[in-house]
Amino acid sequence: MGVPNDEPCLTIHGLIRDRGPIPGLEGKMIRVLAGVDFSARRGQVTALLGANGAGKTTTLECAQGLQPIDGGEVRLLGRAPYGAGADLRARVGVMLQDGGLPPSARPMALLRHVARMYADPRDVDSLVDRLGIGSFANTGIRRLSGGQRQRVALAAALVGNPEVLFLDEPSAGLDPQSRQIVFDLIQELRAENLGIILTTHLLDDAQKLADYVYIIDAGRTVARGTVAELTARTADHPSGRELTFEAPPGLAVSIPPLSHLALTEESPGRYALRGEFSPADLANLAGWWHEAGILPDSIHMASRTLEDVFLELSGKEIR
Ligand SMILES: Nc1ncnc2c1ncn2[C@@H]1O[C@H](COP(=O)(O)OP(=O)(O)OP(=O)(O)O)[C@@H](O)[C@H]1O
Repeated sequence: MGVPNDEPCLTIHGLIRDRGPIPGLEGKMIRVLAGVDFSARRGQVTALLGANGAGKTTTLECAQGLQPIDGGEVRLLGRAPYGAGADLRARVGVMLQDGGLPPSARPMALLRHVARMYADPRDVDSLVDRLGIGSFANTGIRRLSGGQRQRVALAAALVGNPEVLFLDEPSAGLDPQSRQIVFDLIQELRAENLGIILTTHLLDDAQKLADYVYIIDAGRTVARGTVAELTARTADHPSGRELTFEAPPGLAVSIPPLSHLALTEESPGRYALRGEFSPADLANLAGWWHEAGILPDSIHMASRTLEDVFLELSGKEIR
């Protein structure tokens, strides 16, 4: 039995969750989630973003059936997850931020043990190989670095061959090589039609990986859309584009034909040009590079980033 492929693998409507009684608040209850809407499809990465305390963890725990709900509706693979049996849990993989791994276990033995609990597990050796775990497969988990533990936690979440995968800050603590391995694997899993739900504070990760993004604030969904939709210029946000490029440091930052745009060297060798661009401006910029014999190491042009949108929606103050 399964959910048809075009049905969302997770839907959340108007989710309400109260916690308490809180001793510091005269034993009152607090409404942690006051109307979260969220939906994730197979073959997509759906990101859930929010500032500290916005309600991401609570939303995910309700979605995974780890907490009951006080209102609204949650369906995971077509079922209410709270109180659902082991058969639903077996179809869902969860990678927690702190790994949640037993410190005295060794990765290989742990993964083999977990694999034996599932009817149709993934091949442990190829997962170990794919995630570069081999060199520390027999080292106790308490002796592993944070990044090594992250990779073991991802392998443990995948070994049961889940249909839905929850990833909480999957690239936290990873060096650039490991981050790339994990990102590539996430893309492969998406191509295998898993529904992937990603929470992260790294908006760059979300921008790179997510097909669809939900932003929650103070326990409510405040924005949703593809990265392109969320960052598009709108009547409310007519802000100009930004072009960044990397080139040798210390270049003159005044280019007469581009004087209506602000060109700054933001850090040595990293330049930003902001304002209302016309195609002619790009031609003039390329002409300047040509005359100065500059071949930029990178060029990037974008309208608003996900980070800009996030800060607009959830405010700039720290929670
Ligand atoms: N068991 C609880 N009792 C009281 N308050 C709680 C409880 N669990 C969560 N909260 C409160 O609910 C709010 C949402 O918490 P939650 O952990 O879901 O946020 P989050 O978005 O995951 O935050 P972070 O990014 O910091 O992990 C916070 O204000 C938190 O203090």
